[in-house]
Amino acid sequence: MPDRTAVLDRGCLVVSCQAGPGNPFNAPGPMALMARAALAGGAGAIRANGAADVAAIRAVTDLPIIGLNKLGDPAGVFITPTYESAVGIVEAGADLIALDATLRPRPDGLPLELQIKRIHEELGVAVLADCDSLEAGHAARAAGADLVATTLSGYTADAVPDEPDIELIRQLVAEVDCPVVAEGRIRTPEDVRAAFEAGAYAVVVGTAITNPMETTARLVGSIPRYAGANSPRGDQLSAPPASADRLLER
Ligand SMILES: CC(=O)N[C@H](C=O)[C@@H](O)[C@H](O)[C@H](O)COP(=O)(O)O
Repeated sequence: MPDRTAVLDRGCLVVSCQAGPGNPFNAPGPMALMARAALAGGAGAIRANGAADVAAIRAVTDLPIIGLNKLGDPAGVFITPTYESAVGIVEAGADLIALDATLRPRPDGLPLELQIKRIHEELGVAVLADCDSLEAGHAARAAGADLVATTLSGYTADAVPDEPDIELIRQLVAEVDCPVVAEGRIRTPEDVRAAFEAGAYAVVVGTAITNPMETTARLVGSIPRYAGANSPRGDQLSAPPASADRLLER
């Protein structure tokens, strides 16, 4: 199996520049500005969603872009769920493709292995498998993934935890023979250090850097009169949090 992982530097911070519906930054221009700010701050790569955002970010940097395409039902497999959904992302300039590698049923009913094989052979880029468990990490590697990530840990169960899943990073590093990328709810320098100490090859941070709406909501939520009014789901927020609405009304 050829080593395609060299495209991403070991030990780098990857900044995820994504804004979902309802987020005022949901447009390619603002995402390219976010990427420029992240790169000026020392990010080694960018993670971005959709061909338009990837193209806008490609226009401002030569550094690696991990591209993905969120499509379909957010409650199911929706990060680059099919081979076809990856094509435009690579054409837009992505160097790697991130895709959902959970063990849930895939929307096209085709095996993950086939999707990865086609991305390798027809698009010529590496695949980062977004996993939610050790079992999914093993399966993704067996299916040909070049790197595995903890991206979806906590998002396939009922309640999303508050902390990053450092234990899953440790387990994947111990058992899966490819680079392990730490991703999901990493917010502080301590989190970043813990992820690298657990053996992460690279660390991805999104919400804490590129989602001012979430950061605001989190801080507003710490004010006793607004406590409990927010849903800390980062760029998954489909509308401004209740507390932000209330602040706007004032
Ligand atoms: C679960 C899911 O859909 N994760 C997405 C994957 O692309 C993004 O919404 C996250 O922002 C990204 O993984 C970075 O994580 P965090 O924003 O927690 O730093």
